[in-house]
Amino acid sequence: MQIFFHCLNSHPLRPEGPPFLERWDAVRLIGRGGFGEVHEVRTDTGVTCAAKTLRLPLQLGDELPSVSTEIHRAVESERNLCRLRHPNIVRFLHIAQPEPAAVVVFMELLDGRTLERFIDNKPLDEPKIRDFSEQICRALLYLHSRQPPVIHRDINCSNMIVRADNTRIKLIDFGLSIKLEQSVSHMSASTQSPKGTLNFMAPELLGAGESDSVQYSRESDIWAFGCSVFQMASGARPFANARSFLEMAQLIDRKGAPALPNGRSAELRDFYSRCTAKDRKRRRSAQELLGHEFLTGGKLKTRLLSSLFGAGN
Ligand SMILES: Nc1ncnc2c1ncn2[C@@H]1O[C@H](COP(=O)(O)OP(=O)(O)OP(=O)(O)O)[C@@H](O)[C@H]1O
Repeated sequence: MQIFFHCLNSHPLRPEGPPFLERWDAVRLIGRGGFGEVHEVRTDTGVTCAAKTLRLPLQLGDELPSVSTEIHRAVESERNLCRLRHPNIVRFLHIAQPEPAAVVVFMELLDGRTLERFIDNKPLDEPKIRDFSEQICRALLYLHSRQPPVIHRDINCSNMIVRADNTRIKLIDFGLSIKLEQSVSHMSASTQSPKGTLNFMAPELLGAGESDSVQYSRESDIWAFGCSVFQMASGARPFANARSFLEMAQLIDRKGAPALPNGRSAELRDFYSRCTAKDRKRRRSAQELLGHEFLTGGKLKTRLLSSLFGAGN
């Protein structure tokens, strides 16, 4: 079995501490992303979990010790992720920095597939959209009402995993790569262009000029969630043909978020429009969305039907 990383752990093992003493071994490769790969790993304390390795791109002229310090600072500021406990959020176990420009995020190992693959270019039916939307809204409410609020920064259908039984959905990934890359690009004095999944980026992020620092917010998470609702309802990513920030910004400026396909209910259309208001101040919060009739009405209907016809008995 391949030795994956070796990291001398200075803390004795604590319930909240790292899931290893010194090392962990890769059991299998789960998948590759833009910045690295995710493995199933087994640690020297017998824990089986998922480990996402992020390798940060270094620029010519970067000084390794300063880069390492910047990354360390960014990692420290993200440690609060390990305190999150929610049924619709992957459990983060530990974040390590085994090499100056490499970070490993240890997480609960999930059995399932991404929402992107679950959708597989085919629209979902409305009860399923309702069910998944409600679960994601609950996760967002939990994150956004923490002190300080936790902003996901990279909500999209590839960053949600549908459990193998197709009932539970969980948010993964938390834009950590965005935060880490920003810390490095800030070092190399390159421009602070927004990072993340282009099709799901809120208009205020696309509009940020070179001198503005990019502000991810609760509202930009809600816009991205609205884009995921679009993908569930249509089968395709929004703005599927857009190739650049400028093109996206122009499209949204002219027409706003793309219309849902015909045949979708008025409640779903209204719900989607509340998530994707161009003006971020007019977007609904996760709390408000949970009270929207698209989510609450469906439940009433189901309850009414089961009381009339005894469904589920
Ligand atoms: N905790 C986990 N348990 C099981 N599988 C996971 C877990 N986290 C991620 N994965 C899977 O690993 C694969 C690669 O994930 P990764 O986040 O690297 O991809 P990505 O979203 O394309 O990456 P990036 O956002 O860095 O560009 C995906 O198929 C994802 O579903």
